[in-house]
Amino acid sequence: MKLQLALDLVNIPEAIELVKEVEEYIDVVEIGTPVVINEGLKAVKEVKAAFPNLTVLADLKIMDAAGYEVSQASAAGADIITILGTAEDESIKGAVEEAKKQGKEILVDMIAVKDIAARAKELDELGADYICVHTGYDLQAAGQNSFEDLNTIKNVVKNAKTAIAGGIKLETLPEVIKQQPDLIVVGGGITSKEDKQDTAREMQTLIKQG
Ligand SMILES: O=C(CO)[C@H](O)[C@H](O)COP(=O)(O)O
Repeated sequence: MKLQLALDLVNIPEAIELVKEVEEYIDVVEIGTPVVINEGLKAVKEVKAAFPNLTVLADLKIMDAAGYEVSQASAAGADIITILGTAEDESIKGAVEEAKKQGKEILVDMIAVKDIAARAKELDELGADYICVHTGYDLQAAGQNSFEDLNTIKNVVKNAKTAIAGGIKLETLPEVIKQQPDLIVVGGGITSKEDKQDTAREMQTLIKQG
């Protein structure tokens, strides 16, 4: 199990400062969709240059023109690029093919997918590297989480790694760990804390204890 820090509400210098604080306790740093909207792929490039040993995920949430967008994010230094599970199969295939060519990985975000089990099975067959259940901010505000969906994909996925994102906090982490996803994504659960380093350290300890 690996820990991914999601950076959503920062600019590039703030992102770099934040990662410096928690670098030794995380495995993957996510350049979140709002950061990419505000700063472009320059954010991916600068964070990768600052932390060459960390895996960098570009949360592009691709919906179309997937091969091209994966190639651009790869050129900027992203190691993992996200596409939406609701995208057309042709787009998923394009993303997977381009990522393979570039030696990168594709994480499929299941946000807004209605039939999680059926789509996860298809995405697994289409060659996704990760399938990630995700409760976005708008449904988190309505009190939802993705813990059950994680169980659903764990039961159908044969090849892809599994991941979970959306509102995970130190208090809810043990429930997530019980289901043993390959990747646990935490944004506000670390970035909103006064002591980000302590929180990331405690999360890493729990994850290592498995
Ligand atoms: O992709 C995202 C929102 O669409 C976030 O990066 C993801 O939900 C993780 O952040 P948080 O832990 O704060 O929910």
